[in-house]
Amino acid sequence: MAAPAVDIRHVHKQFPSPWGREGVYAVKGVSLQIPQGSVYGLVGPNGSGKSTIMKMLIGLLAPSSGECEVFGRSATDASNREQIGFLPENPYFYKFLTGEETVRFYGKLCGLRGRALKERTHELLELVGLQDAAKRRLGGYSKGMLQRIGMAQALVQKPKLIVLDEPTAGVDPIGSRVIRDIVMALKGQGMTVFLCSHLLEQVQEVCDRVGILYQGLLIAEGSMDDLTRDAKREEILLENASSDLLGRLRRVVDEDGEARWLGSGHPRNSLEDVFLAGIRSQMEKDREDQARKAESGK
Ligand SMILES: Nc1ncnc2c1ncn2[C@@H]1O[C@H](COP(=O)(O)OP(=O)(O)OP(=O)(O)O)[C@@H](O)[C@H]1O
Repeated sequence: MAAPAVDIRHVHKQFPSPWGREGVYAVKGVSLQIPQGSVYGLVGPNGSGKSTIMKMLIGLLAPSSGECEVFGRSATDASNREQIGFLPENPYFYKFLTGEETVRFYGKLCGLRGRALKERTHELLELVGLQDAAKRRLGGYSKGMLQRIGMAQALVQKPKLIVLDEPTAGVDPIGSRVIRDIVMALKGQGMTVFLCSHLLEQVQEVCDRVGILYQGLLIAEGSMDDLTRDAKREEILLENASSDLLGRLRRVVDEDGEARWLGSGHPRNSLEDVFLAGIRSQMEKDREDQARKAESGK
């Protein structure tokens, strides 16, 4: 079996405090593994240690104790850098550069030149859906567009692991969905993705495994299926069920004596689905109106 992309073993991180006071204990004995090619989500309240773990993985911070390995090598080993892409929580970009210039800039920093640089820039702008905005300055980009440029910069050197600290923070549901689609596309290309987010529904949708942090402790960890399955309950989903059929089913359950009928009803769509469907149909209508106007103006 291939070595895990990330192997964190019994990691502690304490930040020293000035004036001899006790430091901040940000990470307390965390162990977790991320299989290659999977998407791992780290969730937890503010200040639970998510960013600290990410920074240790990319070698920005050293653990106080324990091991942090990426593709079998210590995370502090500088030779790892090429294999890891990172999108920080609050990325800073030069506002006067265009999207294209920004990606080219980071490409150059990673040693790309000439045709390879041009092709990679084009490829990345396409991947993050910013081809049409490539010539616009970042000063005029929305938060969602900036996050997507951040992802492009993190991917420029074709890393095997990408670490995303709150990739959808402050981004609207449509922008979040675009970012989610990019994460799924990266997974499809065999890349390992490590992300943290406060948007639990999204984490549930894209991640294969998840870790829950609380005050530096990993309080739950495992595959999404295992963690979210309610093994005590069964769910039956029917289509076109008449009230007569439901009545008969209910009587069968009541006669069983062991099982309990907890309820039936119509499944609900998520608010996000309703929101996206509404916006999409409005956008479609606007597009049709514009096309009609353009047609009549001819
Ligand atoms: N450089 C630092 N020096 C001192 N304390 C720090 C430092 N970086 C983080 N901390 C502390 O470590 C703890 C964990 O912080 P961290 O940023 O890792 O949490 P987080 O889960 O990413 O939070 P958020 O969801 O708000 O981004 C916090 O108490 C924070 O104040």
